Amino acid sequence: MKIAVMGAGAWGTALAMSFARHHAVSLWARDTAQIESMRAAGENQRYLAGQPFPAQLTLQAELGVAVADADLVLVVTPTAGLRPSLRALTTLGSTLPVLWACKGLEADTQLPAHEVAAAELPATVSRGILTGPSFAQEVAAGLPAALTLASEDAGFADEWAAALNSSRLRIYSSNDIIGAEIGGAVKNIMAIAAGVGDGLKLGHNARAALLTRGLAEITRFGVALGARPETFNGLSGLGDLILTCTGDLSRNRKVGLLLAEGKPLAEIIRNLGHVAEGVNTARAVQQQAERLQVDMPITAAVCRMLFEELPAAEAIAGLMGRGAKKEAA
Ligand SMILES: NC(=O)C1=CN([C@@H]2O[C@H](COP(=O)(O)OP(=O)(O)OC[C@H]3O[C@@H](n4cnc5c(N)ncnc54)[C@H](O)[C@@H]3O)[C@@H](O)[C@H]2O)C=CC1
Ligand SMILES: O=C(CO)COP(=O)(O)O
Repeated sequence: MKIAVMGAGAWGTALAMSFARHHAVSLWARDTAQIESMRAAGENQRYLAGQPFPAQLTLQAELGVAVADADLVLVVTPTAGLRPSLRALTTLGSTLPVLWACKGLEADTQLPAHEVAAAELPATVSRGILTGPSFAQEVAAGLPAALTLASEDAGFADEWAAALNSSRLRIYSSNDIIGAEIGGAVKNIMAIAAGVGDGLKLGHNARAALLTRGLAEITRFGVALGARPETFNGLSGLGDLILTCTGDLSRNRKVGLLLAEGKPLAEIIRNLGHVAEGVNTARAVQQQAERLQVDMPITAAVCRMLFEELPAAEAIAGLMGRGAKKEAA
């Protein structure tokens, strides 16, 4: 199998390195200078330092060459780069199957990735998402992980899950693409909240409460958009929520830890060096939740900390100060 990977950030690089153990992989970046510096260093020093490339990995500055004889394109840009990447493929006349790996809602349209893809790809192009609990550094190092490959086309999901599955990267298929996308997108908002809670030293009880009520909030939102509730108990939902809320490799969790220290958002983003999708997605999810009339108190609190400079302790006090309610609701 030949795979073209678009986007050489931490996750595009890690997936390219992992798949290069079993497939011919071409890693493309839009920045030619980055390709040259990766070639010279034999690793991605900017986004994934200390992880030497396997010999089988090819670096490619020309998108047309990267996809020329590929069997699959994997788009691994942030959500903001998904539409231009798909448009670039369509402009090239590519009809290759596409998987994306971004975890967010598009900021301007509040659309999940498969709806962006529906607007940009010819209807005949097979497509889906690869998502689930997976820190780039661990996947690049060859440590075991499990992912979900979801597509509206169950046959496509089964076929590509089988083709990409390996002993280090176990891949499960699903046909609930909206559930898989919402789990991956909204857990980033919960990870910001978890970082705030841990930064304020609120304790293990508070973190368990946040994860549980966060999962309820994610599920309510996803089901309102047409997802199946059981998807949120899987890798793309609960699995990724646990990882990102508790793992210190998470950039979104880090945003929360720094908000708890009172750092301004602009400074946090400037120093992060990577995307933290939960920031843009928090606003997009809040807008969608208002439209759908879904109650999302944790998302609302995160938005107030991010965009209204509400101090972290006050945001927590606001969440805890609400009246009692039924747990199932
Ligand atoms: N880092 C991780 O552990 C994981 C990340 N993800 C998701 O993967 C996506 C990418 O994340 P990272 O690679 O970690 O981000 P990153 O911040 O490490 O790198 C982003 C890369 O995308 C490139 N990029 C941005 N817009 C582009 C465009 N229009 N065309 C081509 N390249 C473009 C940037 O130049 C940069 O190289 C995000 O949605 C993230 O949530 C998913 C699973 C794990
Ligand atoms: O999605 C991820 C792990 O599954 C990575 O999370 P962060 O973007 O918060 O680092």
